[in-house]
Amino acid sequence: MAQGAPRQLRIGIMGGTFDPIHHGHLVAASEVQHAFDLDEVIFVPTATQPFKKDRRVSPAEHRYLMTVIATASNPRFTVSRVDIDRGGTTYTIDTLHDIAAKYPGAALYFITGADALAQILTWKDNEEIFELAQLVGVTRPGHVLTDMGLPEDRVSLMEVPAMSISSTDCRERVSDGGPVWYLVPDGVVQYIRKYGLYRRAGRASSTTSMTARVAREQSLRKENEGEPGAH
Ligand SMILES: Nc1ncnc2c1ncn2[C@@H]1O[C@H](COP(=O)(O)OP(=O)(O)OP(=O)(O)O)[C@@H](O)[C@H]1O
Ligand SMILES: O=C(O)c1ccc[n+]([C@@H]2O[C@H](COP(=O)([O-])O)[C@@H](O)[C@H]2O)c1
Repeated sequence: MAQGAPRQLRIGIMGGTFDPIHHGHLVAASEVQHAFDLDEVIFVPTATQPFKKDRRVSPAEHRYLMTVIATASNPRFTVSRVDIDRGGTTYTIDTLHDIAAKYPGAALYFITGADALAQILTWKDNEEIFELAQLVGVTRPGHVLTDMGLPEDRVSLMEVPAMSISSTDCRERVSDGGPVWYLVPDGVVQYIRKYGLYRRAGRASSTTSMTARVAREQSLRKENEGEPGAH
């Protein structure tokens, strides 16, 4: 029996600073994967995002590892180092060229939130971006999702469950000693804690202050028992 032509591979690409990756990113990618029947969604952490050059951004390796941790349990999710390894300013046109070279003949779907989509006409070589990939813009609380001024046949808009989460808010919460549980995956909460990311200088994490307190109490106890305490 004659076999039909093999189905064209469909690859989703979710570029982001991911400082840190949160459930807004993951829900957006999962919804688009399902709706477009994507074989894979590749998360691509940036090196230097062109519009975030004057911001303090965590080292790329931390952002990469948090992205790996957050996506590890989903068999359709992978993480690419193309932007980090190319280094310098991350332009999406370069990301698309690199991914296209790795998946010749695949249909590419670049996933963006409404905020990023609204800026896309200011991105480098944006006309070529639309040639290389279908753009999938997803809803994001606080932003209007529109394809006005964009090539209709190359942009799809999609409503996804509203996740009022931003990396900025996650960083501020950690810096203020607040929780990020359930805003980011558990492994990412633990990674942030382990490496002391986003902590305001001078603010010890609760683990550190607890350890210091226990050490102080042990030292006092030893002194009371006549042993020289460790200082
Ligand atoms: N809550 C969300 N819902 C839908 N899309 C989102 C959400 N958060 C981020 N995105 C999209 O994910 C991509 C990467 O976003 P990014 O890593 O900059 O996160 P961010 O939360 O916007 O970060 P920051 O607050 O540091 O600017 C962008 O296309 C962005 O629009
Ligand atoms: O190519 C550009 O000119 C360009 C300008 C701004 C943002 N981008 C890309 O948009 C994606 C989302 O960026 P961000 O900062 O919202 O995480 C990420 O992959 C960036 O490299 C790309």
